[in-house]
Amino acid sequence: MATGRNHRPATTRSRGIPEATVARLPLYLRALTALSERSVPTVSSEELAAAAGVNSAKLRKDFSYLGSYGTRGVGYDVEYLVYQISRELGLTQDWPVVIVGIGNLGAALANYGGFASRGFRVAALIDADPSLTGRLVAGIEVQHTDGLEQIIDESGVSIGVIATPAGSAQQVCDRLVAAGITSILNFAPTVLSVPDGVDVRKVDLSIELQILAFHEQRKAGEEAPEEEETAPPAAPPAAAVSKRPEPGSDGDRPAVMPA
Ligand SMILES: NC(=O)c1ccc[n+]([C@@H]2O[C@H](COP(=O)([O-])OP(=O)(O)OC[C@H]3O[C@@H](n4cnc5c(N)ncnc54)[C@H](O)[C@@H]3O)[C@@H](O)[C@H]2O)c1
Repeated sequence: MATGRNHRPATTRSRGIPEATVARLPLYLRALTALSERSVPTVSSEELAAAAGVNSAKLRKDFSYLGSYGTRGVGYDVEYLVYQISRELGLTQDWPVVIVGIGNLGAALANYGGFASRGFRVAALIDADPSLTGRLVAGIEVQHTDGLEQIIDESGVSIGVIATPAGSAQQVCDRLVAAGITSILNFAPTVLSVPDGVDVRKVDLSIELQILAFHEQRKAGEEAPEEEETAPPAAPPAAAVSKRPEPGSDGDRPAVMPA
């Protein structure tokens, strides 16, 4: 039996829960919250797995890391699981968030009500454009980047969201880290380098679209009538070709979607 260290899944620093399990916890939580809103008291692992889009054996394994095994014939207690997963994800406390770069995306994020309802309170909005300073976005005053360190210090923020053009993202990241931020959500299409102890999550909708384009292309290939197989190969769809700019270039546009 393979018990060597190399076969162990990557785990979180705190309680040895595999990272892959942590990544699925928000999916379970979203499905459970929907059940809770419909006042559903219990749910079977199969039902919950289907609602979360996860294999049920994987779900049971994931929940075993939380010490939650459900009751045979009854299933899992929805409210208790919501509490357990929220606690595990650190959502039973308020997480103040700073958004840097209040353009189209930053303003949309600031206005998104779903953050606050999940415990992420937008505590500060920062932008380098002086014409935005003092402007109200989602009821919060935009502040200038000159005061970034002081704003972070005073607002007790622990999570930074970067929504600046790619060319500014590393510099913004460096300042956030120097100011004490240890978790960054990066929307800019560039790879950030950070010191040990700082977690970066990257969101890139264009990558998701490229993956969908890949599947669409495969589906089209599977459905194509036989005679088409002899036709000359078509030019690859635009989304399959990486147009992503090199980090440091002026590219602040995702490969597929206009920024
Ligand atoms: N991840 C995704 O799926 C996704 C989707 C859309 C856009 N984006 C990216 O998000 C970023 C923002 O897009 P947008 O459409 O909102 O752009 P935008 O031009 O509307 O907004 C960018 C804002 O950043 C500010 N800014 C520039 N340099 C700064 C700095 N050093 N410090 C603080 N603020 C600074 C600008 O003043 C501007 O207000 C871009 O990098 C874009 O490519 C990502």
